[in-house]
Amino acid sequence: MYAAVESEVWLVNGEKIKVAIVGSTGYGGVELIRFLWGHPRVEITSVISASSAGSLLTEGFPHLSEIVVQTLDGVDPAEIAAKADVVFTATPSGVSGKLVPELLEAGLKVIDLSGDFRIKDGSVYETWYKHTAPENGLLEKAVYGLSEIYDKKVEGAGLISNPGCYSTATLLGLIPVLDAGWIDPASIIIDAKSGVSGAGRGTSLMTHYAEINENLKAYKVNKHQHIPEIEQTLSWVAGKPVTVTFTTHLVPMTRGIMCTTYASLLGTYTEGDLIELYRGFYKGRPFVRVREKGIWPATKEVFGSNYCDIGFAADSRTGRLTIISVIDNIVKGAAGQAIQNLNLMMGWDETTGLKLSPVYP
Ligand SMILES: NC(=O)C1=CN([C@@H]2O[C@H](COP(=O)(O)OP(=O)(O)OC[C@H]3O[C@@H](n4cnc5c(N)ncnc54)[C@H](OP(=O)(O)O)[C@@H]3O)[C@@H](O)[C@H]2O)C=CC1
Ligand SMILES: CC(=O)N[C@@H](CCC(=O)OP(=O)(O)O)C(=O)O
Repeated sequence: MYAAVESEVWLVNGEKIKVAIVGSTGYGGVELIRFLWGHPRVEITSVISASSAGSLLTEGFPHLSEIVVQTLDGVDPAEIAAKADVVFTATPSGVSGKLVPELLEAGLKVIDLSGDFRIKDGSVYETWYKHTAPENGLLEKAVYGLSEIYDKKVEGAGLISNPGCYSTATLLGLIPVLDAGWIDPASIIIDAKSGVSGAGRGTSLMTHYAEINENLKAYKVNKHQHIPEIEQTLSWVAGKPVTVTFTTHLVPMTRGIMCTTYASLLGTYTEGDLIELYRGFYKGRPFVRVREKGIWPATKEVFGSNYCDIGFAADSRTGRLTIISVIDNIVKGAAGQAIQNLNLMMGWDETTGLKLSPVYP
């Protein structure tokens, strides 16, 4: 519908923008390629690897043979700037913090998928991530790209810090009810579960098949690096400091995050009230879908898509609210939201290149 109008404008106005991807051999990078291939306003001009420069991306990813024909470029900011206007850094935390300043210096716009620019207070970042923080000016400059909430700040930004996967699911589920003042901010408990692709493509004992198959593990309890990110955003929304209890679990599935969040209600609100509140809050935001009463979302219902689906249960017996929010960690939790942010940054329709239905079953 919008696509016809948009593409006409685009054809009249000029060329596609050129994008480069650092970390193109990782799960986030490969997912960026999958979506950007179908994006009408973007051309991928450089795929970059620190360890495999000079070889073909398709040697490791034969399924992309029709899509990427270039050899992998090395990590050279001046060379990237000569080939591209915008660069996605799908690189580990600690790596992005050092590389992004050089890419900005070279004149590129940057969308960073790591945690390095999400936390505004450098000392808080250093406590949770155990890396040296990027210099404070850049932390201030980076726009926290939770697309549905900070879209106006993302528009025209030069550096976007893409949110964490767990943070995205948790925050989209909690912000409307916290913003409305319907819950006690001191009562928030988040029970979060992720598929193993959330840990990236590298192998480890944690994600080894025999260790995770037919198994369910809690990890980083009270120590997860998304805790300060979630607390920072909830504090902005509440206008006062908010702390949360947050427990992550690894589930034997490839993709998907489910966050089950509990909070005490400050009044008598029905599920109907909550559905009305959330549908109003996310009106016109196509990637957030609010379920009908008594229907809770499942990870399969967003698999491979940029949707965040949300459902509720309000318990009049305990006075507690349960919010269930699901996303695909590599799409809405990483590459999809990064492209949504590119669209917002450029002033395009936020769904451009992202209108894919979930893969089901
Ligand atoms: N997986 C997920 O669900 C999510 C991931 N993220 C974040 O996105 C980022 C990418 O994650 P993901 O793709 O899963 O991770 P992967 O481990 O799958 O990939 C990371 C990539 O970074 C590249 N890399 C490593 N070191 C360097 C370096 N020094 N310079 C340049 N490139 C380097 C590696 O490629 P090569 O050696 O070829 O250069 C690798 O392909 C991380 O910060 C992660 O925390 C965020 C949300 C969700
Ligand atoms: C399953 C799994 O291991 N998931 C990762 C989340 C990845 C992520 O989003 O981490 P950043 O904040 O570094 O971007 C984790 O829990 O650390």
